[in-house]
Amino acid sequence: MQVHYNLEGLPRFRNAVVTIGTFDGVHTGHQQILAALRQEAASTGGETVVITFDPHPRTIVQTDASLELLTTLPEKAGLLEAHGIDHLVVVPFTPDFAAQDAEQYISDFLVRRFQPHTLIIGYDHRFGKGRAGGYELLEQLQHQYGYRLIEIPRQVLHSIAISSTKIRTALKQSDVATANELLGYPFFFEGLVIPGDKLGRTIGYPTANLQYTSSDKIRLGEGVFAARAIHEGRTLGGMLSIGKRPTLNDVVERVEINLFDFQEEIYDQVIRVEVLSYLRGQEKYSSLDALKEQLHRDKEDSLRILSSWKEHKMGV
Ligand SMILES: Nc1ncnc2c1ncn2[C@@H]1O[C@H](COP(=O)(O)OP(=O)(O)OP(=O)(O)O)[C@@H](O)[C@H]1O
Ligand SMILES: Cc1cc2nc3c(=O)[nH]c(=O)nc-3n(C[C@H](O)[C@H](O)[C@H](O)CO)c2cc1C
Repeated sequence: MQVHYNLEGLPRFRNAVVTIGTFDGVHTGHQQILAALRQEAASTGGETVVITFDPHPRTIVQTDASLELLTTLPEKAGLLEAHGIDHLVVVPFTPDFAAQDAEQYISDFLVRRFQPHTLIIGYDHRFGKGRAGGYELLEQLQHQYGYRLIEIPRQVLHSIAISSTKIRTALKQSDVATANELLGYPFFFEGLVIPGDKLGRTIGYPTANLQYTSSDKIRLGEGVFAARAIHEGRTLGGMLSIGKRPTLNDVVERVEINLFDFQEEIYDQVIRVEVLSYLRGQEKYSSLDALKEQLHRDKEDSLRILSSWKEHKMGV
C-alpha cells in the first residue's frame, strides 16, 4: 500500500475505486466497506483508494474533548494495508480545505486529484463550505464528470457508528471480548518501556512498565489480561496488568507486562501489546507471596488462552 500525504504529488490512479471516511479502528463494520471496495476494483481492474483526514475532523470541531481514537494514523494505515487497500491518501483537514465550496470539492479535489472510476460514499457524506454539499450533488454531477456512484446504505453507516461507540465503551470497561469481537482483531496499543521500582524481578515476575506513546488513543480500563507483545518482529506471550497495584497501596495507574520465556533488557524500546482476553480485576493481596501465587495462576490461564489464539493471526 502506498500512503500519500501530499495532494500535489498524487500518482495517476488506474480506474480508482474511492471511498472517503475516518475509518477509526478499521473495525468489522468498516471492513464491509473495504470488501466492497476491493470487489469493485477487481471487477474493473482498478486500484482501491481510501481518503482519510488527519488531524481527525473532530479536533477542529470540538477542541476540548480528548479524542479517544481506536487507532492512530500509522495503526490505521497498517490495518488498511492488511485489508488489501492499494492507496491511502491522508488529507490535512485544514480550515482552508473545509472552506472550499461544495462544487469545488468535487471538481478540484475529487475529480482532478483522483479521476475516480467509482465512488463509494455514505448517503450522509457532507462536504464543502458550511457542509453544503452532499450525496445529491455528487449524483447530479456524476455524468458530467464520468464517475460511478455507489451509496453506502443508511443501515450500514448506522451499524458502524453503533459499533464504534460500543467498542469505546467496552474498552473503557475492560470488556476486551466485546471490543475484539467488534474490531475483528485483538485491540492493541504501543508503549515505551520505562523504568519501574525494580520490584517485579524480586518476586520472579519482571514486568516491563509501559508509557503510552499516543495521547489521542483510547485507554483500556483496569484489569489483568492475557496478551501478546510484538517486539522487533517477534511475538511473545505475556500477561498484562493495568491498575494501581492495591497490594502495594500505590496511587498511580501502572501499565505493565510480564513476558513469557523472555530475559532481555528492553528499556527505552517501544513494544506493541495485543490484548487477547480479560482474566480478572485488580485485587489487594495480603502479601507479595500471595500475589506471587496469583501470578502463577494468571500465567497458566494466559498460556491456555495464548495457545487457543495461536492460529489466529489477526491485526497487523
Ligand atoms: N520476562 C520479562 N518480562 C518483562 N520484562 C523483562 C523480562 N525479562 C527482562 N525484562 C526487563 O526487565 C525490566 C523489568 O524488571 P523489573 O520488573 O525488576 O523492574 P522495573 O522495570 O523496575 O519494574 P517493576 O515496577 O515491575 O518493578 C523490563 O523493563 C525489561 O527491560
Ligand atoms: C499479570 C499481573 C497481574 C497483577 N495483578 C495485580 C493485582 O491484582 N494486585 C496488585 O496489587 N498488583 C498486581 N500486579 C502488579 C504487581 O504488584 C507488580 O507487578 C509488582 O509489585 C512489581 O511492581 C500484577 C502484575 C501482573 C504482571
